[in-house]
Amino acid sequence: MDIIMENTPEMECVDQGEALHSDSAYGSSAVDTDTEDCLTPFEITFPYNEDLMHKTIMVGDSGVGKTSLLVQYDQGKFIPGSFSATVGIGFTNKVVTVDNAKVKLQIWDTAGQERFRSVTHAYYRDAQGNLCSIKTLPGCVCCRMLRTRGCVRLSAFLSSALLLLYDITSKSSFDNIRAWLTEIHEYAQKDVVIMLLGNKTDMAGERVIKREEGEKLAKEYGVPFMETSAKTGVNVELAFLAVAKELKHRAAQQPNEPKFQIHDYIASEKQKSGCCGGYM
Ligand SMILES: Nc1nc2c(ncn2[C@@H]2O[C@H](COP(=O)(O)OP(=O)(O)OP(=O)(O)O)[C@@H](O)[C@H]2O)c(=O)[nH]1
Repeated sequence: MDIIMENTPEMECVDQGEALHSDSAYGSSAVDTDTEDCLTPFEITFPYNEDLMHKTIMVGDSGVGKTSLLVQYDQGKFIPGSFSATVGIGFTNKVVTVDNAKVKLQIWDTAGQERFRSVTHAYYRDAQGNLCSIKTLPGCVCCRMLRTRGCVRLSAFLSSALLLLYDITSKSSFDNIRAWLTEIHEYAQKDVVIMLLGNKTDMAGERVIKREEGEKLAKEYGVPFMETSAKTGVNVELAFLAVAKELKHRAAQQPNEPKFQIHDYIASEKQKSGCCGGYM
């Protein structure tokens, strides 16, 4: 990855004339040259760069099923009671095809136990650095991976994700979601894609958190929501696909391309499958 080392004052925010040259690899783009501020996200257009690695972190209380969900997604299997509590942190690389583009997810399984929390915090913070090697300026970045010149706002392409899980049979894991969200807002980058997942839907007889409660909480925080089962695989693939689509759309913008609406996407996929549970 390229690292831009220089920090010349004129690079701070945007030298608009430099922002996108017609001789750049991807041609010119409509840029408001009167704007003094950084380019706002999506004022420029750029293709998706398949070299990007999107960090996706699984968080939630111990025992909600983070490891099981990842294993189900990665290997398509569930081994009941097979996992001891995760110690520390580990990752799995996955490639998801979205609109013919390869979206690379690096999915981190974290330990839900309180005593490992400081480790998890460090990974929230690190998530943004993984996308491209950047020279950060106040509120802006310069990034050659996007093949643009000049700076764009950080939020234009800093796309990483957090999957926040609770267990529908555990009230405490649900009650702790607010604390998790507070923590996420404190430690994670602002534009992280967050999805709330109510896991273990196969355990219907032991359910203590209604689907509607999950939906309501997700709505309150403006995050997409679905219910999953790491055991049966229900919605597991869809959860990661929806995240990959959102990440891709945040990291690239084609002319005339409508903004991807993750909530609508989840709802429509839900309708298609005619399945049960729990989308916003
Ligand atoms: N029935 C059922 N059991 C599940 C499901 N997901 C996980 N489990 C079980 O719940 C227990 C905890 O699952 P883990 O995947 O280890 O949970 P975790 O969130 O990774 O836990 P920590 O590593 O401690 O943070 C295990 O016994 C799993 O087999 C599910 O969807 N359905």
